[in-house]
Amino acid sequence: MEVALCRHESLTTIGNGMMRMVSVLRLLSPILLGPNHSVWLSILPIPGEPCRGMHSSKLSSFSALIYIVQSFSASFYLLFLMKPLSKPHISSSADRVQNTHCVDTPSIFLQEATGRITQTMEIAMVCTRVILLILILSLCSPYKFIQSPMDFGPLNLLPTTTTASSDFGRILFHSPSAVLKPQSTRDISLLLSFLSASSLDKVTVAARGAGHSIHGQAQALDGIVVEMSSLPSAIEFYKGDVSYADVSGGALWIELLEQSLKLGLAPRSLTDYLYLTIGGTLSNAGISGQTFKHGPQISNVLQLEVVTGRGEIVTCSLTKDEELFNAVLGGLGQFGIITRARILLQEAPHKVKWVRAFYDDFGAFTKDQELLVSMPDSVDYVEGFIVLNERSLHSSSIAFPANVDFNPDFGAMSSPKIYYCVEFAVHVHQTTNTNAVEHAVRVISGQMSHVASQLYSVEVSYFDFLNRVRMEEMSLRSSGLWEVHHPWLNMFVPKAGINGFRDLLMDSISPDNFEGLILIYPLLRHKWDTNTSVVLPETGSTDQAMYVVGILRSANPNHPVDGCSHRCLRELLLRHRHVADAAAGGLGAKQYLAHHPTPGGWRRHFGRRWERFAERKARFDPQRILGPGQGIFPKGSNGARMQPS
Ligand SMILES: Cc1cc2nc3c(=O)[nH]c(=O)nc-3n(C[C@H](O)[C@H](O)[C@H](O)COP(=O)(O)OP(=O)(O)OC[C@H]3O[C@@H](n4cnc5c(N)ncnc54)[C@H](O)[C@@H]3O)c2cc1C
Repeated sequence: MEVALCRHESLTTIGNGMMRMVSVLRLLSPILLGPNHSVWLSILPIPGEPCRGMHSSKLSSFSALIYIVQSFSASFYLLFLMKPLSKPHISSSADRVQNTHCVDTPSIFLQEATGRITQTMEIAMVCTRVILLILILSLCSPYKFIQSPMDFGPLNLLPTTTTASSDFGRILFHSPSAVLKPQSTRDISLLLSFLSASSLDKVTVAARGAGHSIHGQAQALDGIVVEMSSLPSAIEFYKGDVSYADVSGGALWIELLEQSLKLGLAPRSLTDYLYLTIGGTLSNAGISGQTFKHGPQISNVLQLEVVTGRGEIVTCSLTKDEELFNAVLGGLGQFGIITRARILLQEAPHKVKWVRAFYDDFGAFTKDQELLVSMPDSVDYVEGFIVLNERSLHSSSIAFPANVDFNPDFGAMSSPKIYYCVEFAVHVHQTTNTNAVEHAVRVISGQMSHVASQLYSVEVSYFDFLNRVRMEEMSLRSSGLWEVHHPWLNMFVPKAGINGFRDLLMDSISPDNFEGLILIYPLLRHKWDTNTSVVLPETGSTDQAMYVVGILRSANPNHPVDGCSHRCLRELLLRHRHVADAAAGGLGAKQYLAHHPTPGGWRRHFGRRWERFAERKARFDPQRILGPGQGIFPKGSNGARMQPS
């Protein structure tokens, strides 16, 4: 295994490309050189040799350089030596006799040994050699090294792709050296075992789920990206008092939902958008309108199968290897790669009653949201968003199939007026009496303080409700607005700071030209396990509620009037940074799906939890191989963080 993996690591250097050529030359040398080929073999380096001898040392640039030079000279020397091979075809018998004393004319040996090779056979041999030479040269071309997949032993590392170096944010594009498409957990274990044992300082590994990160979190500059979607996606279900599904870390939540609905089940806690992977959201938290009731997705996992940074395959839970289980949940991909997860399921409702109410007052808006999350027995989902302009009113209605007759005055550019929308949902089970649901919604909304008559409700299938963002995606895709820059900022804000945060936010945006959505909704602290790696705001108060605010901005570089160039993108990112820093400093807010350009920023982000996080890293990924895209534990030059140019 060691040799095979040595070859994998070699993909990152040209010297190792040369190894490929040398391997081919060694392999073909008996045909090219005849019986005394072994003389020439001795001058060729042995492929894989530098790795074998480098357990504790490293593939330093110097040794790589020596190796390249050695390989080049040896290979070319060998190719030049082939010239005399054609001699016998044109030489006289006398020449041949003379040449028998010459040690560097191997085909003479060949001819003498065989003696009876006919002229036709010799021509055939020459042709074969020419073909083989062409083959060798084509294998040696740099183009070939970059373009062709390279199969080295048990793992098949592939050349990088544009997908592996990009994400939804379209802000950073860090190219890895190679991509692994694992066919099993063992493939990932093999890779990480080797890398951690070899102490190769520069090779890092990032698991890539659906690549819906914003700031290159699933990228690995010059490292290896593991495409989690390649893992077999079979889902196993258990239906009982406690129902659950065992699912691959690379599977999408939509796949799990579709399969479980066939059994009348569904995950208890989902994200708004379902084309995200199980491992990707569990590495963050996974939140949505159900979080106030069931907690984030990381609170709804019974067991994980993880490959640690050391390459160990561990099945962990709250009762077995608890430290690893807690570390990985919300662990930003730093401690291990989630290959399987056991996700809690509940009985799926048949439909939902989906309600939206509009507000012109922020205080009334948040008060009603807090009222709704205090009624978990009656309410199943609570979210909300800011209505900044006509466009945001229109785009938020794409998936909501009611005839919304809300035409507010958005004011002038100098004195804009903004509005808010609360949305909540009540599950409708097949056995539920429809009148009872109508009654429940009336009772709930009767306690709310929205703008008079601005409450709308619709009944939709449970699947359509959960998959609502897909409709928005399709609409954005059709107008070319999906694959644009996404300078997003998500913050957890303590309840006491939410008014201050709103002011800070409104000072930093112009409502009239904001493209995108600003989500605001409350979460309840006691639904979060503080032993996991997730970071929440620290407050001295006993307030259970805190808010998540998602500034989900789109910046279209191709817009004919407001096209957002690199400069504009940089400015938006700086503005978000200012909001994030001010909110963290003054209001005790913390970023969700955080991005910090320096390790110091990450330390401040973790606050008093930093030590535990760093200890977990030292324990489960001591070589700092995993999750380089987060920039928390940089190693060598690979850890350098780049800002968009
Ligand atoms: C349109 C859209 C809607 C979204 N809606 C929500 C939402 O409602 N709620 C919410 O909470 N989030 C939401 N997100 C954010 C989303 O949860 C995160 O970006 C998440 O990381 C995306 O998952 P992914 O599979 O794309 O992960 P990736 O972007 O591929 O990876 C994210 C991080 O997790 C690591 N990682 C990936 N897979 C694994 C694994 N198997 N094991 C260990 N580490 C791994 C990566 O290395 C990286 O550090 C949304 C994002 C988008 C683009």
